[in-house]
Amino acid sequence: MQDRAEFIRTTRRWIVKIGSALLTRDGAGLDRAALADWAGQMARLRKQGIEIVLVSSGAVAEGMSRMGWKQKPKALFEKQAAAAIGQMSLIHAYEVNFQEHGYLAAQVLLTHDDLANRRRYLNARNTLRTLVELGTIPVINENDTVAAEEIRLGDNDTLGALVANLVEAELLVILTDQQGLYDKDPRKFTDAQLISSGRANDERFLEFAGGAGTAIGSGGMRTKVLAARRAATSGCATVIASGREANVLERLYAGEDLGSLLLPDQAPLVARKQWIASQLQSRGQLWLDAGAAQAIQRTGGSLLPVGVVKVEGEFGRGEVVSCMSPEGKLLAKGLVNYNSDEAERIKRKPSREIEGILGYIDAPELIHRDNLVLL
Ligand SMILES: Nc1ncnc2c1ncn2[C@@H]1O[C@H](COP(=O)(O)OP(=O)(O)O)[C@@H](O)[C@H]1O
Ligand SMILES: N[C@@H](CCC(=O)OP(=O)(O)O)C(=O)O
Repeated sequence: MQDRAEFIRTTRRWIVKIGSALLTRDGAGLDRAALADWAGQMARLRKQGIEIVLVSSGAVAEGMSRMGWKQKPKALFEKQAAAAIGQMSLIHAYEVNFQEHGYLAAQVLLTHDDLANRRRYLNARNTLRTLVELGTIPVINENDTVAAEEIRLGDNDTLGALVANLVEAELLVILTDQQGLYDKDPRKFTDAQLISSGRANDERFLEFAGGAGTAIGSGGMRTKVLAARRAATSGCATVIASGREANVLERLYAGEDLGSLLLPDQAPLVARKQWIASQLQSRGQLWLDAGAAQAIQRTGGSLLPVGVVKVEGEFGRGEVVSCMSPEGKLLAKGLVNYNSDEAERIKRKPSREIEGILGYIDAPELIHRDNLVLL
């Protein structure tokens, strides 16, 4: 494997994600001194030519602390209210601190829909790229105040990875309250061993990773490992490291062996496929027979109607659907050429019969291989 310092030198655009538990001292309110310190480090990296996009959590936790709430509220509307209150102090603190180093902060609040709708996705990408080119430091969070429960991303590890895909970053740095990924939860096991580096797609890492360590954090290590996998689809590496380690970002830049470095082991997907892969929700499911599953997995073929045995959900033409194996495993996602009613009518049928059944033919495939992403 390439030497760490050598690899870091090839990176030019970083996403830095700071977690709630770390930023708010487990919910005790914003750690302003630490925040000022990270802002200083990011500004110094920016001066050295590293483009930084920050994904910061902490709105709900800080809102709770400002309201004097001791526990995370159960009701969504209360969490949303807390986010609206906390986001103010969060963004104010970043603005003041970045300005001290001569940088403008730019607030960007995203929802799942902004990334799921292709037009809005492209818009968000252009805006973020422009903000970076203008020399500002974008500060991103989920738009918690408007995101309904069922479409919330919920944890910012996922958001960090989606943003890494969006702006084609080379490195996603996830700062948290542990030194990195251990082979078991270090809060529970004193003999846990730190993983210094590995492949983002190593199956063992998901087994190692447990849930959040505090009531304030969401997702725990599991969402961080999944984020590393997601970031890897656009060729982006991930470092999970402790935000409490002195000068952690600058030391990472110097190539120091801190935290866990999870490297992509696949060629980056082309931009369109990346967008398909980044869809967290799909409109429906196509259940494949064994032959079709093999055709898309082994030979990289398109999905033909003849290989589909069951159609679930309601979807329109051009929407994202999931392809399931006969055993119920999610194999791929893709943009479908026919809507759900049409797919229902042409399933199990050879493509030459499509026109006779529907009265027209758009394409012989249900999903063309250019629009199909294996997972
Ligand atoms: N294998 C593991 N290695 C390290 N931390 C783990 C592991 N499994 C679970 N965790 C927990 O994940 C927590 C960090 O995630 P989380 O609480 O969501 O923080 P954040 O707010 O930074 O995203 C740690 O405090 C730790 O208790
Ligand atoms: N958007 C939420 C962050 C969600 C969250 O807690 O994320 P994480 O940093 O993964 O624990 C907030 O700002 O409170």
